[in-house]
Amino acid sequence: MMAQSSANDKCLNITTLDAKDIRWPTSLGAHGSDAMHTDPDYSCVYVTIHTAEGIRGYGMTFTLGRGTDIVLMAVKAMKRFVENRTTASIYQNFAKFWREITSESQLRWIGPEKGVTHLAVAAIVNALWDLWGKIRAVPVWRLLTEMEPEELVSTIDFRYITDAITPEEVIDILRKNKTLRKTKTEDLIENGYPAYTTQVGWLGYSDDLIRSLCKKYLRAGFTAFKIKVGQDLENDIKRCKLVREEIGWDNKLMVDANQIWDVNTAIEWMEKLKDFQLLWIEEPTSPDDVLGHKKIAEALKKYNIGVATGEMCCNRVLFKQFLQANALEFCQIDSARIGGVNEILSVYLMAKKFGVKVCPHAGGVGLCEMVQHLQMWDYTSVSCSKQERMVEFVDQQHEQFLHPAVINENACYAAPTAPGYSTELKPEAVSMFEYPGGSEWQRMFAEEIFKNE
Ligand SMILES: C[C@H](O)[C@@H](O)CC(=O)C(=O)O
Ligand SMILES: [Mg+2]
Repeated sequence: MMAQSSANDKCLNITTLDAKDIRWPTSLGAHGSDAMHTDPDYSCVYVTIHTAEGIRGYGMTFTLGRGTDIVLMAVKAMKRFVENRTTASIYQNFAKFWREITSESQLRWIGPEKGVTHLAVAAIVNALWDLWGKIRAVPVWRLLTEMEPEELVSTIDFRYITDAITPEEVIDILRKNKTLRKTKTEDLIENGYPAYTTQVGWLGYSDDLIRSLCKKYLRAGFTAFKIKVGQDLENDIKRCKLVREEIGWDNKLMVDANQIWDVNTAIEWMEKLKDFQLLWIEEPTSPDDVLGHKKIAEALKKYNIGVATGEMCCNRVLFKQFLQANALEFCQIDSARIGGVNEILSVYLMAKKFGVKVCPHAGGVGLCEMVQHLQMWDYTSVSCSKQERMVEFVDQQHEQFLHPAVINENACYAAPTAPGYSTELKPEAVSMFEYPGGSEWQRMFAEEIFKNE
């Protein structure tokens, strides 16, 4: 395996950054629905970074319909950090670039490092990693794996986390694991990385649909399943029972409340579900409530139910607190929620230090495509383990991508081979689903399936 340094990279001239609002009408089939997001239209802000040399980087952040236009405005406000500069000026000190874009003296007032501005940073930064992978002609998981520890560290902004982990400690972790890289890489290429599915359990699905989807994913080799809970206790009991009838008791079952409960309600509700042998309760309460999660985790320990959270954890600082407080058992990073790959690397490394398993969130557009790369790097270079770890898989919009995530016959993510971050949409996906002008949206407005508001 040849390690390359950014000083040897081909240097491209970035010309423009273009961003689009793309939405799919998933609410029509209740796909993606949960206790809090009852009518999600899976959407994204889709960024293209153009270079004078013709190579493009694609990136995205995941949104739910309304509000995508607001994130789009934030991306447009940040274009100037990228346009008319060289790729070398970014990659040779990527952490410095990341700090610039997250710390802009006026924009940071409406963050900082959280919410709309951070989603916008994620879309741009993800596009830069796609471009970097293309420059080195490798998929991003290999780009990360093949980096020298010092170069990897140079992409991370350690501000606010040095009390938990330092660059020296990271270099130490990566150096120690270097001998494992080759065998772990070969294993990924041969076997892929384990997945679980939430596709059986969206809250708006009928009982019959849930049963038939359980059968479908069991046939496909899945052994771990997640369903949505939290709106109605009797209904949750009925659905857990139904899913257990279908998947049996040897397979894993997880539940996800998407933040609907207060802390004490979460404990009481989960006590009523304890007999279903649940591996985890996900997002039981506010994503910001570290001590609330800790209280829930302590109360549910005796039932062997772990607490999982992270898909809406706003940045590395909050992740740090969850880890320091021992408030979660499963850390669910999301590839488009915090500030893109650079910040997520720091979360993986802190999770390693605190001995917490990362099981990434991927319920959204493009999230499976992106996060597989990060978890594969974790396997080759950080935790170096698949033990009790798995990546979420939802069967949504993969056909819209040029290089979609692929699940193999063992229900594992196949290791991506195409250079980049698997983020490029097919041109027809853009022309059909750009909002509101795309041909599918125009048809749905004309047929009054949706209002153009
Ligand atoms: C709105 C999204 O579909 C959300 O429900 C996804 C999620 O929580 C998950 O996949 O986990
Ligand atoms: Mg979730």
